[in-house]
Amino acid sequence: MEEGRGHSVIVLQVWVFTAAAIFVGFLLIRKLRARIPNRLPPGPTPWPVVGNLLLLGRLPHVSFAKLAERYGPFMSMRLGSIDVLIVSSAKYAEEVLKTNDRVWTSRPRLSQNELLLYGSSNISSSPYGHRWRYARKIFTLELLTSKRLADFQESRRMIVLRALNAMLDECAGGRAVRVDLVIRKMLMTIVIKMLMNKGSLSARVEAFKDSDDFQQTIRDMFELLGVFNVGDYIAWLDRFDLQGYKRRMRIAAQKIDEFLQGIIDDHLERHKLRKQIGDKEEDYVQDLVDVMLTRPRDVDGQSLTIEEMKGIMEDVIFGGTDTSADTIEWALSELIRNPRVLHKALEELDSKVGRERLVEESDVPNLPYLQDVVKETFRLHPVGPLMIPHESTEASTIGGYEIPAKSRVFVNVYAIHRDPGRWEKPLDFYPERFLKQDKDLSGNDFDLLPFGSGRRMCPGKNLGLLSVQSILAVLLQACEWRLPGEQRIEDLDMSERPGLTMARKTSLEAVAVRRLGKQVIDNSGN
Ligand code: HEM
Repeated sequence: MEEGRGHSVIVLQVWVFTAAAIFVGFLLIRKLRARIPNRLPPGPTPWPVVGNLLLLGRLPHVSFAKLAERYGPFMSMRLGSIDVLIVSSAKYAEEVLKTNDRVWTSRPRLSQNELLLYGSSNISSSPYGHRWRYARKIFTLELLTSKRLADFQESRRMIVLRALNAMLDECAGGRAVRVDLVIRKMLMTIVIKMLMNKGSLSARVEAFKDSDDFQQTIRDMFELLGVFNVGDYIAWLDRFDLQGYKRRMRIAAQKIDEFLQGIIDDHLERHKLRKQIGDKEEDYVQDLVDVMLTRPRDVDGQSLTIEEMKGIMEDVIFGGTDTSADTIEWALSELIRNPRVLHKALEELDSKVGRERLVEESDVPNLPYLQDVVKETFRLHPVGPLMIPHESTEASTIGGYEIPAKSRVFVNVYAIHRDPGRWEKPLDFYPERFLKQDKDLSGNDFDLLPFGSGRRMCPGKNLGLLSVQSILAVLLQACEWRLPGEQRIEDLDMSERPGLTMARKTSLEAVAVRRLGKQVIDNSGN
């Protein structure tokens, strides 16, 4: 009996001890877990092999924005075998692009960068390192300087005037034009002029530049630069090229290379001829290719390789055309849909510039309402809705999460620009909001980032902004815009199509009716 009771006491003691040990262990683990941050932020559970790839819809920025409503403004996803982070708030954008800017300055390896952009030899896709720093320095300090932008001001004006006159002639009699084609052609002519000021010596280059094949190649390049190639996320599928993207990339790359090489050969030939005849051409405005080819080696012996030069020419062509063209098309669409805003913009133009002369680039600083219309367009329709993906060069901690090196981040500018916590009635097109909330576009306000922020911020911002504001001003002042046939403004489709830049799904078609006298426009060319 005594022995039995002794046994029960021992069993009880073991139970109590075990329970106490489990309890203490639980408390310890809880405490430890509180101290050790989670490795990655929350996100949808990935499937084997594909991860969360199937959650990406036609417009990845919209899919990410919807998922962020559930998982929060800092979310992780697995695309194939790659962990990606999605930032959907100004607070986390600041953490990545400012607080941890040094860590998040690289770019991931993607097939389009390898195949279309000379193995990432251009600025926008180059990984972080001394070649990127070098090329970017030349781009900002020697190529796109304020002086050079001023040198090409007259050329820009003539190109815009010519396109405006052609469009007005085409619309005479009430015919509608595809506004996107008009603006794209205008901007392409401007950037080609900056690369090839004297035109080409080679008939082949000239013919290709003006051909439909060139337009098609450029359109293909834009589409291909923006695609999600499955092989970049599921490595073993890469060799099968299931979507056929890589095959198309190789074809487009070969055509564009012939064109760019043609421009370079042309310049070299011209420089040789000039040397032979000892021509100084003092009044000649050097184009960007002249500057790259004739700049002396740096003191440390560095210079741009031919591949890097061609990469930079691609940066100018792709950065300088669709980004601005899409923004202008969105702005015009919003203004047609919002007669109140259009009326105010026209009132400003009439009172500050009048109707006796065509508006000029130098008028833009005196047109604050027009500037706010452009800001509001960038807010609702950022043409780089996910910017360009950044990659981390080392491990970092963001929001308490430990993010390993070589992680990829998409900053969802589209979601940030529509965040109801930051913007009142975020879906309304209301430029007056900037009277209350002053925002600049230099990457200091993290709720408005159309050009990005930090070390990778767009180096073509000044040219982009100048083009958008001045061309929009001309199109508004010189033309009254009408929708064709019976189309009502409520019927204007404002949906987006996928691609490198976020363009309208359906092109804006409209009739441009003269608002200024023919004489006024013609005299502007003198
Ligand atoms: C409305 C006009 C434009 C918009 C909205 C725009 C927007 C952007 C955005 C969002 C980025 C990515 C920033 C990042 O990843 O952090 C970018 C990068 C870049 N843009 Fe633009 N851009 C415009 C015009 C231009 C122009 C005119 C050029 C050149 C002529 C240009 C050249 C570049 C280059 C080279 C980069 C890559 C920078 C780097 O990776 O270091 N952009 N742009």
